[in-house]
Amino acid sequence: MQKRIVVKIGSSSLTGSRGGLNREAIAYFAGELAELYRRGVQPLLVTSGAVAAGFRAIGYPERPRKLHEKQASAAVGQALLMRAYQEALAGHGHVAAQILLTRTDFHSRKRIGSAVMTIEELLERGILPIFNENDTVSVDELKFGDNDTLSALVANLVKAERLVILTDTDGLYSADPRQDPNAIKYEAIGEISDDIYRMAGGSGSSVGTGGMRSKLDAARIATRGGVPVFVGRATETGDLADAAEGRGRGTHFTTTLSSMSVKKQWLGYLSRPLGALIVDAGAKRALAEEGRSLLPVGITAVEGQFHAGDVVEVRGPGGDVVGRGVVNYDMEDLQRVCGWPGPRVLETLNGLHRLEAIHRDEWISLG
Ligand SMILES: Nc1ncnc2c1ncn2[C@@H]1O[C@H](COP(=O)(O)OP(=O)(O)O)[C@@H](O)[C@H]1O
Ligand SMILES: N[C@@H](CCC(=O)OP(=O)(O)O)C(=O)O
Repeated sequence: MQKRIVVKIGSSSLTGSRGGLNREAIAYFAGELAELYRRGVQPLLVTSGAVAAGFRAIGYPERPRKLHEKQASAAVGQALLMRAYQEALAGHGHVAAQILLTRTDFHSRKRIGSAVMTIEELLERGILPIFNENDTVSVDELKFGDNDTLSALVANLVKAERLVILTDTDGLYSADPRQDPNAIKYEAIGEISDDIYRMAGGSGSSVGTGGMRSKLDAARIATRGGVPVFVGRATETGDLADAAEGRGRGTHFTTTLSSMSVKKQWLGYLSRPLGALIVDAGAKRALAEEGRSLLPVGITAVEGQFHAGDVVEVRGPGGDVVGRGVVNYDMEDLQRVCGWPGPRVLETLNGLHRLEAIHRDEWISLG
């Protein structure tokens, strides 16, 4: 499999401060993406800019703040954005495909599995997948809030070599460099600690959304899935290729973790737990340290409404999150047998397929 590089380009790099789509920027990035192909790399693009590209065409004097106005602008702007990319890439002999996603797509293992199949087919045929959030249907509490998060989820899904997040600043500084000229730039970061988070503010441009904080969120998601991240600016020819190889002028977020299966990613970071199981110290140790499954005998309490096959959260005696897993019992049955030894569970619940409340293979530790 060729090296895959996910490139995220923010609104601040694609539009002027008055909001129109910067066609020169699109042409530049199309050339940089073509260079990645020439170097034998398979790029995937997550692009912002739909809202920024569309709001003037729809008649708003400045970037709207109301959700439905942003969504209307994106509905117009997305078409402008894709047309601009397709025309620019055609000049380099490449074809682009549009993939619009919302967070709820990632909650469904079936839907995201289908998206992965489509992405793999596009990559197989040398097509450039261009992702954006499906702004028209994503409502406030469901929005990624920014494409930084979306780019990290995509990078993990396709097991990218690296995630390159391009913005209008050359990396993470000790404070927003627009506000603090004495801010110091960080070249490389291992652990994204609370201290690091405290340095990151919101968007600095009139068209951006996520700011640096969302880029740290994205870096945390991607590195946790085994994908290193580069955050910086690309303005000169070759900048993107350098960034893709981890040499760019920006901040490099490193990771020692290996890539995670789509199933584990979904289980750990994309699913929505419908309930919680509180376990005793022995069961916590079995799950967190001994690589074993969770048996009803170790469960002290059951919360929420769920059915066999749903995802539940597991918490220790002190309320600490131990992990998540697919539960094999309906809530009512588990509430009835929690704390019971295996033989008593088996003789009480007829036709039980498996004794484990959560099997090891359907578990991810998060503690
Ligand atoms: N600690 C920081 N280091 C660097 N930039 C920061 C920091 N805190 C806030 N920012 C701001 O984040 C902006 C980049 O985020 P954003 O405006 O959302 O751009 P984009 O549209 O590329 O996502 C920078 O221009 C800067 O003003
Ligand atoms: N879907 C939105 C994404 C907004 C967004 O994340 O913007 P940014 O913080 O500039 O990457 C758009 O295309 O405008």
